[in-house]
Amino acid sequence: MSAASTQPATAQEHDVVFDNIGMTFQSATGVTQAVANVSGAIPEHKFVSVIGPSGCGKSTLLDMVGGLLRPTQGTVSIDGETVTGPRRDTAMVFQEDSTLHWRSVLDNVAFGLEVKGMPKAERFDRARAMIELVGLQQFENHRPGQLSGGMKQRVAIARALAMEPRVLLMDEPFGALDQQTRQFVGRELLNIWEKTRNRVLFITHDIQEAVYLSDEVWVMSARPSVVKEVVKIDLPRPRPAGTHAMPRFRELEDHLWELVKVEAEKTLGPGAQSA
Ligand SMILES: Nc1ncnc2c1ncn2[C@@H]1O[C@H](COP(=O)(O)OP(=O)(O)OP(=O)(O)O)[C@@H](O)[C@H]1O
Repeated sequence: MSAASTQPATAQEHDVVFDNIGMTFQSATGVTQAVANVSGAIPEHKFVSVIGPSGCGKSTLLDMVGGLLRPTQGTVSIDGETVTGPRRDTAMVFQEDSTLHWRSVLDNVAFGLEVKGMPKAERFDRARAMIELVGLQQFENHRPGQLSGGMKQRVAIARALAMEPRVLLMDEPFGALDQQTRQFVGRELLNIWEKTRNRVLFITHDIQEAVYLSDEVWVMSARPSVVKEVVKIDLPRPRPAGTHAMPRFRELEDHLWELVKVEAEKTLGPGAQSA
């Protein structure tokens, strides 16, 4: 596999840097070492996906970058600053519907800007631009209850992008969507990202999705997890819909399946299919 390297890129000042981080949870039910020793970096303008067996620590890794969890070992830094809590230049999108049901789409997308104290006219201008970017301009006065699951996720993405984050963290953002909607919103995310090019850390169980979207896919081992391999996705950009049919796409997908299968079998036993 010529495009694969075994470790993430060497850290630069403007990267998101993982310096030997680990996370051990202590709870009433015992001690769980979720993440062991992860080092590496998300370089500027790069889209990195993380895959690995269920329960290996993918969300834990993302929460440490988002400042929701403090590593019990090592540090995460963004642009040279250690992450000690949620940051204004970092936005998160989760699998669950996080829209505010009593607010219109416009008010949802403008919410973070309102909290930041941006004047009304300015925040609505920016929110409308983001709503257009995700193709919901006909729905800005609708409430989330009037939207489909895919549309609600597009609202969540627009809200995150409105903050102009330097780092976008996405934890299975399309996990609750049907396959067709998932592919549609994925393509849309890629179109938007081509314009913004912020650093993205994207957690997914879907290997095809990871290959299609990413510059690098990090494969995590079974718990306590380390980055087992970094696979560079050397497919040209932009990536039109037919990208999935390219022989190189299939090759990368097969390679990732093999890597994940070995780790899933350690967790679930032989024959495991879960990513
Ligand atoms: N707050 C917590 N307290 C104790 N253990 C936790 C806590 N959060 C996560 N864990 C444990 O840490 C491990 C990693 O969990 P995490 O949610 O990061 O995995 P994941 O790879 O994202 O899982 P999945 O793919 O199933 O969503 C699991 O064994 C989980 O039970």
